[in-house]
Amino acid sequence: MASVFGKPRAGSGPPSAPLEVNLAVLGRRGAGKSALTVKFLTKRFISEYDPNLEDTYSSEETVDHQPVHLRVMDTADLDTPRNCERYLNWAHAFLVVYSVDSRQSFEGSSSYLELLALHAKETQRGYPALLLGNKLDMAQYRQVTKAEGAALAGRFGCLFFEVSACLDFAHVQHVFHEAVREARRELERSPLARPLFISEDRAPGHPVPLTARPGLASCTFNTLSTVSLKEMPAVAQAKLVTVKSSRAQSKRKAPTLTLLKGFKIF
Ligand SMILES: Nc1nc2c(ncn2[C@@H]2O[C@H](COP(=O)(O)OP(=O)(O)OP(=O)(O)O)[C@@H](O)[C@H]2O)c(=O)[nH]1
Repeated sequence: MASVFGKPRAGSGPPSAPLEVNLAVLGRRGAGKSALTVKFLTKRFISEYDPNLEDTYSSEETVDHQPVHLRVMDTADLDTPRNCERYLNWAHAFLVVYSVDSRQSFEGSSSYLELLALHAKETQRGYPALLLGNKLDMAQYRQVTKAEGAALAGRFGCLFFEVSACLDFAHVQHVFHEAVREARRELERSPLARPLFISEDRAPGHPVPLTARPGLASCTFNTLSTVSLKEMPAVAQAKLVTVKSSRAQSKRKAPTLTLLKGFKIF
């Protein structure tokens, strides 16, 4: 299929191959990262998840008539960003999630945006991020106004949406597709389009610790000029699940069983 988005991108293979996009979903515990991810992949809201599982899912999507092989990493940091290299060097775009009924989660999302901004500065590359205020259905218990969310997003130059994992699927899908569009724009701009893993063989004395703010203390990475770049290895602890086409599931021709976060979804 001829690309409707101009020249083929490095890392996306031959022109007919689907665009490959990696998205990482970040945020404090309980913000609703898993619920949003599962909603997007299955159209279902499942209320309880194992908070200690970190999964990377794979799904074939069509965004603006273009096939996209999408991988979504539903991260499971504890209360602050930890071992961030696993997603910083893997993802093409980030969804930073907070819960509109939790001021703490909003403050946590600010730490993640800060982390991404520092990473972009160090690597001299753009890392598109979308800020999501989740649990919009809980608006009566709001601790964070829409204006505050928009202001935080504006400060970091990212898109902002309020969503709910238990309401409209189309809105959740729209947000994930917006992330794909942002990633695609960045892939078209950047010559380094493939997910990269920064290896350990670095010049001594050049690591750049992200210790500027509390909460980022455990994140250390290196400038690209001093390290060699390799393809990202399999993510530790991550279980790759290929989600069968959601169309096949909705038609219910045959009971399709998919294991997500330890839940069986038919
Ligand atoms: N009312 C409401 N509850 C939600 C929504 N999204 C998630 N939840 C609930 O919030 C709780 C936490 O959701 P998770 O998806 O596990 O949050 P998480 O960010 O993945 O948290 P960790 O797995 O601990 O990192 C669960 O009880 C969900 O059912 C939402 O949009 N609305």
